Amino acid sequence: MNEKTQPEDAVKVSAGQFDRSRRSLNIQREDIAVEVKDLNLFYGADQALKNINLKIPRNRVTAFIGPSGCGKSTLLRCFNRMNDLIDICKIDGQIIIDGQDVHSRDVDVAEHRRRVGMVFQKPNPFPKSIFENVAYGLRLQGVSNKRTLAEVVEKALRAAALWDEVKDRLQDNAFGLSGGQQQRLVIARAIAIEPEIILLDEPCSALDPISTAKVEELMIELKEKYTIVIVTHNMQQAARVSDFTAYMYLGELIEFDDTAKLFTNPARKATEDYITGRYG
Ligand SMILES: Nc1ncnc2c1ncn2[C@@H]1O[C@H](COP(=O)(O)OP(=O)(O)OP(=O)(O)O)[C@@H](O)[C@H]1O
Repeated sequence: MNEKTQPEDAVKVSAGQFDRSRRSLNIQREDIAVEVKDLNLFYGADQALKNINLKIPRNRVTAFIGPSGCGKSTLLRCFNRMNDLIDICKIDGQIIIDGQDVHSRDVDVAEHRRRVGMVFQKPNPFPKSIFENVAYGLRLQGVSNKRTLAEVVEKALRAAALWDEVKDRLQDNAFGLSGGQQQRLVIARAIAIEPEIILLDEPCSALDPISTAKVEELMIELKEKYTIVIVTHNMQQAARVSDFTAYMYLGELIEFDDTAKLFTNPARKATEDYITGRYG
């Protein structure tokens, strides 16, 4: 385990609890999609993220888990600079994507958000047709060629496993879709502008079990092309879909490891207590 991802003072447990075998996360530099270095984040006087160091592997699903308020969404939002919208939010440290700190002055935020797409808890389609929802980002980029738009919309809807359900109703309003379909539509909208990274903030919490299963399946398919980072309250979901899991508590990264290892043989007592339900 990289020392930086495992601050030894993160949780107060006795030394003996660290004796279990740890497996090193040996990620090659070119396989890192996001590198978080010494990240501290404050909302006014309250510190929400404390010295986070983390390397998110490319083309994998990484899950952030931990109790409510531990900072999962805050960390996720840093990756596409959504916290910029919060006046009292102050950040120090670095988040490096493609060799560049995302908070550097040179970063074009709109272009950065194209590369790092985000899907929220509640599906948020625009009050437009299914087609126009998916074409939206391309139109913003100035694409108006009908054939190009049609091709990209179909490709994105297929990638989001929604095409067969909507191909005969592309001009219908997106609000007529079910919640699960809307969430896949929003994912198609994100995919249409070819991001590198897709951030999902509790994407299934408003969905029924069948829709949840479809979105989970989709995540596993999408990692072929994209790096996926998901915040979830649902530990079974993290175990089902993610390759790597980060356990956070009170703004600290307690443990980061491959998912099978973290769920079966966590290095930290605090992680074990949380995943076995002994927390709190
Ligand atoms: N806009 C904000 N202004 C002030 N404080 C905030 C803001 N957003 C989050 N916080 C605080 O930051 C801390 C981390 O919140 P965050 O939403 O990141 O946690 P979380 O782990 O995602 O929680 P949950 O699982 O409940 O969504 C909490 O104490 C929260 O109250």
